[in-house]
Amino acid sequence: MTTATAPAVFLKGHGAQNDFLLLPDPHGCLHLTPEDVRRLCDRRLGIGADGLLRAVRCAAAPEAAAMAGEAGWFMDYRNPDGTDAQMCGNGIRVLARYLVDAGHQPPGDFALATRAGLRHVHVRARSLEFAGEVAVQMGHPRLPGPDGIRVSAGGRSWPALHVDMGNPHAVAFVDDLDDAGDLRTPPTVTPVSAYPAGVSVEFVVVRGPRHLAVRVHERGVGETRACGTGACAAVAAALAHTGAGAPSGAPARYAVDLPGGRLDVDVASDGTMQLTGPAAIVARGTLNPLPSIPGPRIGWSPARAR
Ligand SMILES: N[C@@H](CCC[C@H](N)C(=O)O)C(=O)O
Repeated sequence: MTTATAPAVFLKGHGAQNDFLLLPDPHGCLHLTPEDVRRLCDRRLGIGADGLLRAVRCAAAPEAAAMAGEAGWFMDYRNPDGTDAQMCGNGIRVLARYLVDAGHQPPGDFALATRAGLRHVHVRARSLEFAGEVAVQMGHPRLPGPDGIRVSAGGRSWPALHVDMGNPHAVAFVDDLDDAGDLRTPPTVTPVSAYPAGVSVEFVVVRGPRHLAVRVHERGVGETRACGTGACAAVAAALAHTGAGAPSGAPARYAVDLPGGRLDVDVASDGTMQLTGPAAIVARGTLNPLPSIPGPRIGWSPARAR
């Protein structure tokens, strides 16, 4: 490992305004400390993002080597507080968009590796009519989990449902999205022992048949303008809430409105979910040699970067 002597390429993208800093690292040369991630995701000290996606070939990522036969690339997802997470529904769609745009993957269906396992994405080629939605198979939500969960925010408290989408969620149904307050203070989730590694919280209003409105306070981030796993967790909780989630249920599309836009969640008859929505790359640049930003020092081998 060498310390930064040449600029590292970065891209900035978003999915429904859930924004990400994407660092292409095909050969696994970037060694990011939690402090590097905090600085780069800081909206004043760094570039700013709701999360960092390191795009590394599976063969060069020890965590993903076992999936190298089925997927070419691994999403090393980091929260802006420096922690990592198992899965990110918007991040993986942005990563897929990048891989197709950069010519690393042909458009169509392909698999990506995550800490939650393999996920299959579908990226259509761009055309005049098609601006760039990306879909991802999110798998089966897992609901049995800690009982008696309560969420408190904005001076109020609600019972919540645990949903595991690869990463953990606690979903509360509220009368009005404003009931959760400004969410600058993180919601409290009890019992605290239920989530030793933290949990994302969804506040959900049922707008109509197969139509939800959701705010999300993400673990390791704060309130974001959209969350893909959170949208799926909200749909899974709504299905459980109304009893409509029987395994033999007919396939259905749910519209989930978030502050950053709409995400569609298709529920198949076996209960598996597909998440679809916008995914865009908006900028590309180079990081200055990192000692110029006080703090981050990233191990970087320029000769192997692409
Ligand atoms: N924004 C993501 C979720 C990212 C991970 C989350 N902060 C966690 O810690 O689990 C999404 O779109 O799913």
